[in-house]
Formats: sequence, structure tokens, C-alpha cells
Amino acid sequence: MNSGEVKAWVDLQSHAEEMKGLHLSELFRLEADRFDDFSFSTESFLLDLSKQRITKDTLGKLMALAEQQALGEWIEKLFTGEQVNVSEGRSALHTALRLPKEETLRVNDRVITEDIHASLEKMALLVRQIQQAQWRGFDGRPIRSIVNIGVGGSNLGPLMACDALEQYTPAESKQLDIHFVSSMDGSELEKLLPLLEPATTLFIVASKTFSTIDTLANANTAREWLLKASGKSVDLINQHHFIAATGNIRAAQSWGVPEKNQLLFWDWVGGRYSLWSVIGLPIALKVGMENFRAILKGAHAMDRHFRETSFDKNLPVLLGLVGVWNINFLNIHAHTILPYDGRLSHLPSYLQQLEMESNGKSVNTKGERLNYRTCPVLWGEVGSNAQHAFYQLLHQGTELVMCDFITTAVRYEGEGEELQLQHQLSLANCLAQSRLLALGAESENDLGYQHYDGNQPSSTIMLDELTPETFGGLIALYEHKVFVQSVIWEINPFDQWGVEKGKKLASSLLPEFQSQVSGDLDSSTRGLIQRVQRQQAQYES
Ligand SMILES: O=P(O)(O)OC[C@H]1O[C@H](O)[C@H](O)[C@@H](O)[C@@H]1O
Repeated sequence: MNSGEVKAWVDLQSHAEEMKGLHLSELFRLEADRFDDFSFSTESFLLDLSKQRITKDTLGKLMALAEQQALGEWIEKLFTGEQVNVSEGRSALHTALRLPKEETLRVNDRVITEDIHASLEKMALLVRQIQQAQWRGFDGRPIRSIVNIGVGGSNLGPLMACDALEQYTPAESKQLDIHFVSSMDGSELEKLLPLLEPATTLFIVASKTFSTIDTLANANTAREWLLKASGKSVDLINQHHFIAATGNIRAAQSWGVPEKNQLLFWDWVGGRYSLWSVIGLPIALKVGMENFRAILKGAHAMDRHFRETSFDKNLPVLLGLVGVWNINFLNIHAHTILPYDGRLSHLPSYLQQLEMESNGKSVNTKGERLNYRTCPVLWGEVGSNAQHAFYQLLHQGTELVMCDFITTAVRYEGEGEELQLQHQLSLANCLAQSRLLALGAESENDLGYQHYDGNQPSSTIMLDELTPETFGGLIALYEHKVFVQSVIWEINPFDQWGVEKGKKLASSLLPEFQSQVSGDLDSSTRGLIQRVQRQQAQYES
């Protein structure tokens, strides 16, 4: 799209000129029932957009842009398995992973729902064996500790879910402790291994490609640790202590994971969209298979909402379009994610990958350069902690920032007054902060440093409760929001060529550390490698 030639885009640009002078406090003064007009709900979610710098006119114009970009057709392409990932010639069928058993989906003459449910069944079997102490380590004792080794999409989703839903741990999973290891440099393993009993520890090597160097390096270190501790053969260790969750069976096999320990998913599941697949094994071990299926069910409910609801009531569509409004028309290029619920502490880093790896692009699906902005810089923190860290910039800095406040209406029911009071305290802070950010406040005297501009737009997503189902729905909401924006921007949200290039460069640089540094390198890279070589040589001598 050449944005200057698209009527809906140009309309929004001139509308933005009118809106730029309007402060949110003015919008609230002019429209007494702004909340009613700009909050939208499904059975268990509420999305409040009243603190966004929008009017009904803005939403109408955004809907026109969505129509212009054929959003409805793109949603159908996504759900029916068309090759929406054009640069890699693949579908992106994470939504199929959440289909109930009675629904079938055929893609390229294959009923993929059969494959999906077979893979879930195999996962359920492994979960049962581990929960029921039938899975034994090298000396016959049952497994007690699980370590998920993976990075990016093979780490962030399961880590987030295990933490968010800990209270749903069923009795049969209570004896298992679950750990996550991702860092390439081995620092997490170095700390964790001394705390674990080798004979009762099981490693999940989670990697779609089974070629990610970070993960393989950690897996090798873990296997060496087991071999040394046990004195057993590598085959026996692989059999009893390693499961692979992967899209590359051949690589898992040649690394040594036996067939019975392999859990498979497919190239049409993007890494950052894979927590619904066998990559979710740690989640199923933590909260049980039934709750894992409830997560899928909640995501499926959001899928249906996204596919079936008109745009003006469609939560992912509205969230996505309002983001486009902020980024492309109000020139806001920073986005912070603020869960007011400690259980969602990993949501910001999960969304960093989901949003920035998906939509951090500057060419369209044909590879042509865009003449408009795409994904903003996104970061976040548990809101109440962020208040003591970066809120100063939100309230009085020079940057425009859009905020997502995420909270739950009900928590700690039946768990005592103190905790319920803490929940209310957190809610009060959430609402007070979004209010001050929106409305600002005049200085009580002439002191400039007591003035708060306000006019920072925010969305509030309120879940009735955090349950496996609403958790699934929340993540699916963000997935679809990202998709909506990619359609408006005409980019492919399912590839990550920037990451691929960095990986290639790193592997070509590795040998440089062991030899005479190549003269072809830039002086900074060369200088830094030489410094490492000198320091290491001094240390060794
Ligand atoms: O699951 P893996 O193949 O090991 O990939 C892990 C991660 O690797 C890269 O960083 C990709 O950019 C991510 O999208 C992916 O999630």
C-alpha cells in the first residue's frame, strides 16, 4: 500500500489533525458515558478503550481502513490454512491446534486435526506416566524434576503459563518441580544443576527446528552432567532422561532422543505461536492435561469471537486498530504492557516476542519498503512494580507511550481478607494510574515539576478471573491483534529473517575466537575478539 493513495488512510490522517489538539480530559468532559460507548465485552473479558484518544468517528474510519485492507478475507485465509506466511510458503495454523475434537480441518488433502489430536494423545500419555511415577530415571526412582530447555517460542509461553496458572496444579502434579533454562551461556544450568538429583531429573529439549545452538548447547551440558553422575551409557540416559518437543524429528533422532520420547509438531506452527502444541508439555505437567485442554478451549472461544464477530464489537480487531491509530496517526511509538497481577509477570516478555518478532518489519509481503511505521518498541513489567521504576517517564517524560493495563476483577475468593485487600489495593493502583495518565493533573501551585500532562492513551483488559480458559483467551486475543495489525500494514507476521541473519553471522564468527582474527572483519568486532584472546591467554599463562 502506498499509504498516501489510500482513501481510508488519508481520511484518518486529516482526522488525526483534528484529534491531536483534543485532550483525553476534554473527551471525557464532552461524553459523559464514554465508558459505555467504548468498552466492549465477551463472556469473560472486558476491553475498555475509553481512555484511548478516539471518538466514534475515529472507530468508523478505522473500520473503513480494515475493510479497505480486506481484513475479513485475511482472517478466513488464516483460519482455513492458506499460505499466509508467504516468504516461507507456509500456513500459520496455530488456531487449528485449539479446535475441539469434533471439528475437522483439511489442509492440502490432509486432515490435520487428526494429526493434532494424535500428538495431544501422545503428550497426555507421557504426562500420565510422569505424574503416576511410572517414568523412571537411570536408577529406577521416579522423576521429580523437569527441566525445559528451549528459547524464544520454546520457552516464553510455557514459562509464562506455568507461573500464571500455578494455583491450578492438580494433586498428581504436586510432587513435580518444573524449571526453565534458556540462556546460551549456561548460567542458568550452572546454578540449577547442583540443586537437582540427576537420577530423578528429566529434560525436555524444546525446539521447533532442533538446530537452535542455545538449546543444543544446554542439552549437551545437561547430558554430560547425567553421564558423569550415572556412569551409564548414553543410550540409557537418552531413553530415561530426555524428551524432545520438536518439528524436526530427524534432528532429534540423530541427537539421540528415542522415538517413544519424541513429541511432534509441524512447520505450520510458528515458534512464537507454539505454546498450544507439544511445546506446551511443561504446562500440561504443571497444571494437568485437563487444564491444558481448558487453555486450548479458552483460546478457541477467542478464535471464534475473532472469526465470527462484526469488527465494531470484535476485541482483537478493536485492539489492533486502536494500536494502528496510535502508531500511524498519533505518532506514538512506544508501548508498555502492565499486568496488575503478579501471576502474569512473564506476559510482557512473552508479548515482546509475539509483537516485535511478528511485526517488527519494514517491508511488505512483496518485499517492498513501507512508507509508514509498524510495530513500536514494546516492553513492560508487573504494573505495581513498574510504578516504582519507569512510571515517572510515563507521567512526566517527553515520550508519548500507549499502555495496556491488564487485570482481573475477582481474585482470592475464599482465601482470606488480607489477600483480598491486597487485590483491591492493586486494582485501585491500576485504575488510579490509568486515570492520571489519561487526565493529567494541574500543579497545585506554580511549580512545573508538579504538573502532569496526561493524554497518554491506554487500554484496560479486565478478565473476570484468571483461569486456564481466560488465560488461553487472553493470549489468543493478543495473537489476533498482532495479525490484524499485520494485515493493515501488509506485512508477513510469521517470518523472522532478521533473527535468522543474526544466527548465521554468529556461527561464522565463532571460529574467529580460536584463530588469527580475519582481516576482513570491521575494526570493532576484530578489536573485541582480540581483547578476549589476549585476556584469556593471560589468564591461562
Ligand atoms: O524452537 P526453536 O527452533 O529452537 O526456535 C527458538 C526461537 O529461535 C529463534 O530465535 C526464532 O526467532 C524464534 O521465533 C524461535 O522461537
